[in-house]
Amino acid sequence: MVVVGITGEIAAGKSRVTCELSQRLPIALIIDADRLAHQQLSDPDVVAALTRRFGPTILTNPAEFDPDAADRGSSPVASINRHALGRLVFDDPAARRDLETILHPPMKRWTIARLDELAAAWTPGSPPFWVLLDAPTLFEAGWDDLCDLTVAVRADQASRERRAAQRGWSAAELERRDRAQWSGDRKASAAEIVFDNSDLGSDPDTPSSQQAEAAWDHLAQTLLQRLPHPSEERATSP
Ligand SMILES: CC(C)(COP(=O)(O)OP(=O)(O)OC[C@H]1O[C@@H](n2cnc3c(N)ncnc32)[C@H](O)[C@@H]1O)[C@@H](O)C(=O)NCCC(=O)NCCS
Ligand SMILES: Nc1ncnc2c1ncn2[C@@H]1O[C@H](COP(=O)(O)OP(=O)(O)OP(=O)(O)O)[C@@H](O)[C@H]1O
Repeated sequence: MVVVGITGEIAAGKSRVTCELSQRLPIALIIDADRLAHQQLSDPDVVAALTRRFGPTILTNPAEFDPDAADRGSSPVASINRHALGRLVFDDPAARRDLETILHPPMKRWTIARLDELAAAWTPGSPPFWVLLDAPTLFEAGWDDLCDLTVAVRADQASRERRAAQRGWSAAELERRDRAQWSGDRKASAAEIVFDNSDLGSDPDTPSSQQAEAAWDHLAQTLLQRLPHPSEERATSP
């Protein structure tokens, strides 16, 4: 099993690159840290801890929140309003740290358990498989210690702004979230492989989609060349 951490700035195209790689590597599984965070946000203990810290304005239906529901083993009816929580944490480093203190440990535990499960399922002699860990804050959260290889996906500012706009984010919203993360340069210097995923199309004779496909092919080949010898396959953790 080879675990590849895929990180980069917002809207650099991490998820797209992860998906393209998964189609080019023989066997690849994706762990998406953003999705993992969203799943945690519906855990009753997490809902209770976040509401204690941030107050009921982060809930979709504050009136129905029962703070003792988790203790009784039932699910709180209320759920987290991600937009409201995002408004509180992206401008406030202390609030963000508190959110991460609540969310990151269960996210990392889940990931380690999943990696152990996958490593245990692999039998010597069978083809190697890849786990692509798509995590925007891979280095900031210290998840790179789970990875055999790290890739920083980069894209120029114009590409990122265009993509963010398609998501309904202004350049100011993009900048606000950017400030909550390491810069693209810092991520690139920490990663073993840097991949430029800017919008293409400068060559008038080649459609941009063909250029992008070729770039993704090349990245997959680079990863395949890094495949460890079978004897170096990672062992299941004790
Ligand atoms: C704050 C939350 C509720 C906002 O939800 P929302 O739906 O608006 O955004 P979404 O989750 O889709 O994230 C969009 C992007 O924001 C950036 N981002 C999210 N969390 C963080 C964070 N803690 N620090 C820096 N950037 C972050 C990432 O680049 C991410 O791709 C949510 O992002 C969250 O729970 N974050 C904490 C978990 C976390 O650290 N996730 C990053 C994965 S390692
Ligand atoms: N090389 C590319 N050419 C054109 N469009 C691209 C390219 N890479 C990604 N995109 C598009 O840009 C948008 C943002 O990409 P993606 O969601 O993969 O970014 P991300 O880095 O995972 O973002 P976030 O950190 O905010 O979750 C998507 O619509 C995606 O399809």
